[in-house]
Amino acid sequence: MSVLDEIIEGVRADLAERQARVSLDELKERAAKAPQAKDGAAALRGEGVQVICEVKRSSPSKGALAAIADPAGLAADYEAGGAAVISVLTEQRRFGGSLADLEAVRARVDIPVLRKDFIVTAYQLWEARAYGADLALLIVAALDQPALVSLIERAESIGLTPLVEVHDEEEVARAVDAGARVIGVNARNLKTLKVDRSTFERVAPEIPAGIVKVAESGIRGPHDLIAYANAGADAVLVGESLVTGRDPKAAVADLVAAGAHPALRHGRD
Ligand SMILES: O=C(O)c1ccccc1NCC(=O)[C@H](O)[C@H](O)COP(=O)(O)O
Repeated sequence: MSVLDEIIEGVRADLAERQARVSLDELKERAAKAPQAKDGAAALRGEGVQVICEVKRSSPSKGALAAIADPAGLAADYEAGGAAVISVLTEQRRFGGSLADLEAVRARVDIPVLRKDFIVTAYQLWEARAYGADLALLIVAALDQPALVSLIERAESIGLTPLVEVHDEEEVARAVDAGARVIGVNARNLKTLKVDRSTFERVAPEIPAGIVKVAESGIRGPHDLIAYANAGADAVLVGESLVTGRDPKAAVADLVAAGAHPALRHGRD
């Protein structure tokens, strides 16, 4: 069984418990009372390279990263540093996250919030909206094509912007066929968990103009952002280096300043 399969097995078990406690109708009622969804795609299309900052306690590849007792406080620091979007990992078993983290972050920041999880059912999209998310991650490798198409449509219909994650050229074709407007290329191989930053420059040219291109994983600082920008990234998604650093607000500000450099504007659509 692959790491992704193992993660999804746990996600499905936790999901079954939540579904037994909270009906879909209850979730929909809660979603109706949530703040109106913000336009996640527009936030990522801003001038320069946008920075998505992640609340990430632990990971399958690295184990414990940071305790993060106050996820909303961390998100507020990210926002003050200039983040365009906050990513909240809500998977519990491997990443130490929760829907409570998502709710707390949503209540504190004004910028769009991404639910980063292993979404395999529409119920999880309703959860995302009910707890205040504006975007939701859909991982192509975790979904067959009919499920991917259906989840993208459902996400859009309830106001969520799907960030559709790919790892290779074949998955880009699937994401585009399914109607993705925002595609994230994750440099972390889900079989080996190794990060290969060259993945983005290999795969991104397959993404048609007009679709927002996000480079995910392995960004240690401004030099990695600049490399991804030169390969065509509109945005980068950063987790580990921010949660393990000493000053997340300053680290985000450094990334944002690098992303705003006029020299990076050439060659991006
Ligand atoms: O981070 C992991 O080990 C991991 C393993 C298996 C599936 C997903 C995983 N991470 C999720 C992410 O995509 C990253 O948290 C995100 O791109 C940020 O990456 P980084 O800046 O390298 O923490």
